[in-house]
Amino acid sequence: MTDAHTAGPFIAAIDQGTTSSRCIVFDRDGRIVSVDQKEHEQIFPKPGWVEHNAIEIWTNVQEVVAGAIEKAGITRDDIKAIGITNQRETTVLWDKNTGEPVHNAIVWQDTRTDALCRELGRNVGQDRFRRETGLPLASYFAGPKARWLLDNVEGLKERAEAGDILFGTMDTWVIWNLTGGVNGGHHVTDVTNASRTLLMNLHTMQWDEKIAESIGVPLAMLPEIRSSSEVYGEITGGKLGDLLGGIPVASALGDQQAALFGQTCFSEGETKSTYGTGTFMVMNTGDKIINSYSGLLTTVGYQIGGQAPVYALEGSIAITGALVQWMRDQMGLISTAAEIETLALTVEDNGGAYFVPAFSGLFAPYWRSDARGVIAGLTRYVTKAHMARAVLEATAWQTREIADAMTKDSGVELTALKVDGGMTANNLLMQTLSDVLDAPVVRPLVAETTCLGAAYAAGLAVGFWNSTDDLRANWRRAAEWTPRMDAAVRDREYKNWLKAVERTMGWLDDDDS
Ligand SMILES: Nc1ncnc2c1ncn2[C@@H]1O[C@H](COP(=O)(O)OP(=O)(O)O)[C@@H](O)[C@H]1O
Ligand SMILES: O=P(O)(O)OC[C@H](O)CO
Repeated sequence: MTDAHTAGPFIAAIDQGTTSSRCIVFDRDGRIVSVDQKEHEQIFPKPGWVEHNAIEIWTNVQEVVAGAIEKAGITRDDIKAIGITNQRETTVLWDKNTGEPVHNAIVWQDTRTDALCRELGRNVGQDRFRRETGLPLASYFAGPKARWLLDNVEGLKERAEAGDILFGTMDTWVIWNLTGGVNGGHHVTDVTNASRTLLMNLHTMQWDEKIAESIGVPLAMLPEIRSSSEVYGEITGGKLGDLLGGIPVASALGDQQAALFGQTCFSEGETKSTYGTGTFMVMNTGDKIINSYSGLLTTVGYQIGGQAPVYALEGSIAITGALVQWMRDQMGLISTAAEIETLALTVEDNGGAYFVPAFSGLFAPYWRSDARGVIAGLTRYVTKAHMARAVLEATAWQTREIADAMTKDSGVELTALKVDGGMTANNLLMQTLSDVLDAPVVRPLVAETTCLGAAYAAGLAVGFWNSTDDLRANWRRAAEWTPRMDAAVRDREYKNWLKAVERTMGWLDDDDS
């Protein structure tokens, strides 16, 4: 409920994430007024495949928006704009005449396009994709997922060629539905989401015709690419039409870029790392497109209206919080995510065990789709508590590898890391992270920086906030962890971690699909 400290008006933000959709209402100081959240089903049809039901997601989005508005005790007139942030790369194709998805959405972690990517690499060459799109050719990205759907859903290619099928990442799907769906919904995406498709040229900020043709995705299916902070349309569609009709839909940012924005990393060199299902470290590189030689991605950080785009370097880790979920749901070793910390604290160390969760291959800095998960160093001494330690350490060491790559590519030493996301509730993990990075780790007061970034970008678009300086003034430190680990221990543990990583590689053969 609102109180004297949170007087309106407000901005709402939707975060359509990998595990859940949530809506948060913020006040002008960037404080949370209300939150509503709902998990959706994770569908695993085969090893390495991960799908979501896009209709379930749209239903949940409507419910959480209505829920957050109700919990805040406010009405349409109190909300000045709504922003969207989303899990990136997850791909849905739908019929523009019926609004029906043609298949479940293929999630970013899904590896079914490995073989297709290898084939594209042989035919077109890796370098061309890196040069034009900033990305390595990998199953992570959206373009090959769209091509897989066109090849595997009967009759789809013909329907796409006839102009009846629309492509979207989850920002596009949600905005199209929010702004009217089959009754004139806006088919748009923003530069940050488009930069994750392998289809957008980083230099022109437009779809690259030749690359789209080589991947086999018709341009007619693709949404219009817009900035991250502008009015795309108004809420008119679905159940929300009655509740919030007329509210401007005024931002879209991939969730990791939204977190960069929410952490107010507006200056070149500023870096944040978000700990959710996966972990994503992003550094603002200003107007520079830095080509990575160390396995990072070159991507778009954000673009505010007609201003020049701001670029970024990103280290993407596929599995961090998802490993905790796996320990809970698949292994049954804990009953809540938070229990991983309680269990880990019952022992002093990892007992010699190292867990490399290469469940979707290895992302940055390796980009090895042939890798699979490994637990190394097992002896009869190892207990489930040591495993819990190894699970948390896996997140910390994966971050360390990305931080090293970032320093190499940018020349900028990491002096402190701003963190956010669900896993930052884990104090042991945050201390371990500071220990392995040998740098302070800082968490802001509003840990929901992803939603906050989307709210900020929407608020800027409608004049709710005037400038990024207004936003910086809202950032407040809540907690900080400083390194305590002995350097010799750190070096030994890092060496062991790297040996374990080595053992994940080459598990899949070239002809494994
Ligand atoms: N106390 C905790 N310790 C470790 N991991 C946690 C904790 N709480 C949540 N998580 C993990 O964080 C993830 C959820 O974080 P969130 O930021 O909501 O993710 P996403 O945005 O990817 O859906 C889950 O994978 C969960 O396992
Ligand atoms: O939903 P999250 O927070 O796990 O983020 C997913 C990323 O956007 C994938 O690139």
